[in-house]
Amino acid sequence: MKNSKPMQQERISTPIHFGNLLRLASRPLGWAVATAIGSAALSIAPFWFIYRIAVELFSAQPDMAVVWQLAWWALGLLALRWALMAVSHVLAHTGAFAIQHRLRLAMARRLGEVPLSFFAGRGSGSMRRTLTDDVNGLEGFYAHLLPDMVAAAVVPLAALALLFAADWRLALAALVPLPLALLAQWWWMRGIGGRMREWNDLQKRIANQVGEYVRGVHVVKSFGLDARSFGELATAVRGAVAWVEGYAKDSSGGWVLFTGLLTANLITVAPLGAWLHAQGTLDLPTYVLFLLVAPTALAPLLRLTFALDEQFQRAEAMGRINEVLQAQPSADPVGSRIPDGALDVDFIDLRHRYGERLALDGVSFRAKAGRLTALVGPSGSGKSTLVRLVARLYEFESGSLQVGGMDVREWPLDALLGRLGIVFQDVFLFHGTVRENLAMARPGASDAQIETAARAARAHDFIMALPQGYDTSLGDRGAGLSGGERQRLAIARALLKNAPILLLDEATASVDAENEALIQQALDELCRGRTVLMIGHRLHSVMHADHIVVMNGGVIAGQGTHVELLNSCLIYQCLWRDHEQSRDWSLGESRHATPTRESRP
Ligand SMILES: Nc1ncnc2c1ncn2[C@@H]1O[C@H](COP(=O)(O)OP(=O)(O)OP(=O)(O)O)[C@@H](O)[C@H]1O
Repeated sequence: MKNSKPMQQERISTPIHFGNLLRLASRPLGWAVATAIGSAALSIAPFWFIYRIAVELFSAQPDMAVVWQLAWWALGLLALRWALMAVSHVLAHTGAFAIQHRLRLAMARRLGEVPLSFFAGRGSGSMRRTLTDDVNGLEGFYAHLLPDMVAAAVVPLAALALLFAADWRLALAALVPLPLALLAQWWWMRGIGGRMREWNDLQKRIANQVGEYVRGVHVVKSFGLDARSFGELATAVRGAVAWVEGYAKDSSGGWVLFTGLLTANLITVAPLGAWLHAQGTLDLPTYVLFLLVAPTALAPLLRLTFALDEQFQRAEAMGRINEVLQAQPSADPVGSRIPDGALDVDFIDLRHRYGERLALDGVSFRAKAGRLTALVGPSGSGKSTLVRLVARLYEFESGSLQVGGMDVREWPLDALLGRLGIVFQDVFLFHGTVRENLAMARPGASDAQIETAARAARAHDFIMALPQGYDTSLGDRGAGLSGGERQRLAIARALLKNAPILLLDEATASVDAENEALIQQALDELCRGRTVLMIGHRLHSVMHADHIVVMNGGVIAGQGTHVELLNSCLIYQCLWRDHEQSRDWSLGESRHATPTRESRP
């Protein structure tokens, strides 16, 4: 298994099922099955030698040399059986992990290609569960069930062949409980498919709710609540408990009957064998052979049944994995001529819906190359949607969105994203050092380039104050950094990427005055010479923009410069008035309060 295999090779023909996945690790799994067959067959062989020993010992003149020879054979074959079993175990696990590895890479690749709308309506918990638990669950099939199935087929066949060769009457008697056991199993397992689906839905709900609970644990705590009182989670857990109780109650009768019958063929074999022996038609060694082998003949079926129970859950998991692998990626045309040089961004009669909700309704404007275009408007007016559509996070419904004169749907996605620098409010930082987090914007960037970008983003000083400077590990999502510091890292990344178009969600609202000033300096540095589309939450930071687009309810309410809009656009006048009032209010407040780090200008 080579972990370094490039991602583009991780194409897997879909839909996947347990059979075609075998091809991903055919060699180790093929050998695992072969050695499992050998091991299963050898589990019966020692009984043959014990039988031969019994024949020898019950003869008129037992030859102890022959007895010892047979005993050594029995022991040798037993040792070989265990060795083959160990080899099979290792190979089956190797194959199973190779399949999981390939599947995860293929899924990760596909998730990177699908539009964000794929994730809408799917909780992050359930997506995580598919990538981790569902894929983990497949291991059980290849590493355990496959060898178990082999044993379940080979052991009874080998045992029955031996028994029929020894005495067909007793062999038939050993089979009597089998049809009854199968009948009990059918009774016990009826409707199991529906039940397992119910169980999986419950698990999915619990996973989603646990995810939500963990994300919102600080809020839950602030209300003095705990997991038991976290509504949906508590309901889902209670549902799971009720499911387990119901399942145990309904299935226990059939289960006991099935397991009892499968291991109970001595009930028929022992008395019949004793009677045949008394009649003089069955010798003692053969009787001993039946007493030893008959109980083991059907036992592997029991293990298989346990495993099949889990298989229902795996089949459900396979469905969810297929859903990811078969998700429709954003269309990526080939052979288009990619525009270069200065890139205008044109929105032409653009409409977009989230499900039923119309978010943009015929929006047209141009964000000119090398200029700063600001988007303002009340909350929910469609500003973020416009920016997300440029990055093709969603597919729009109609109209056109052009970058450099070419519709974004004509752009190869990689090429388009390569020309976009993105600084959103929710800065994504991963586990890793500061340096690694910055270098993701330009893989292979030198230390000097990283430091230059960090200096320009006014991030160098706080980075150097961290315990290991650029080599300090950032915790989950950059835990330990303030909102303003995370913002400046995002700006440093964008500087390092040096993309001609910048999508910016102004996010200074939640930071203190000192951070705000630093972020503003960093942004000025970043915006220079680029096509900037910026969502402005506070008007004083966008009033000097080259062009301002005022959004309201998914349509444009006005566009122009600050002065033009003040004279012509009612919504802008209202926004400006509110903004001025809130500034007066906050200045008034600050006159009465001692300034703190968190005080706003
Ligand atoms: N992922 C989504 N699923 C469904 N509806 C959405 C989604 N994102 C946004 N919307 C809806 O689309 C409309 C426009 O939202 P958008 O986020 O673009 O507004 P906005 O102007 O950026 O708001 P804000 O300033 O509060 O961020 C709103 O009605 C919003 O509720």
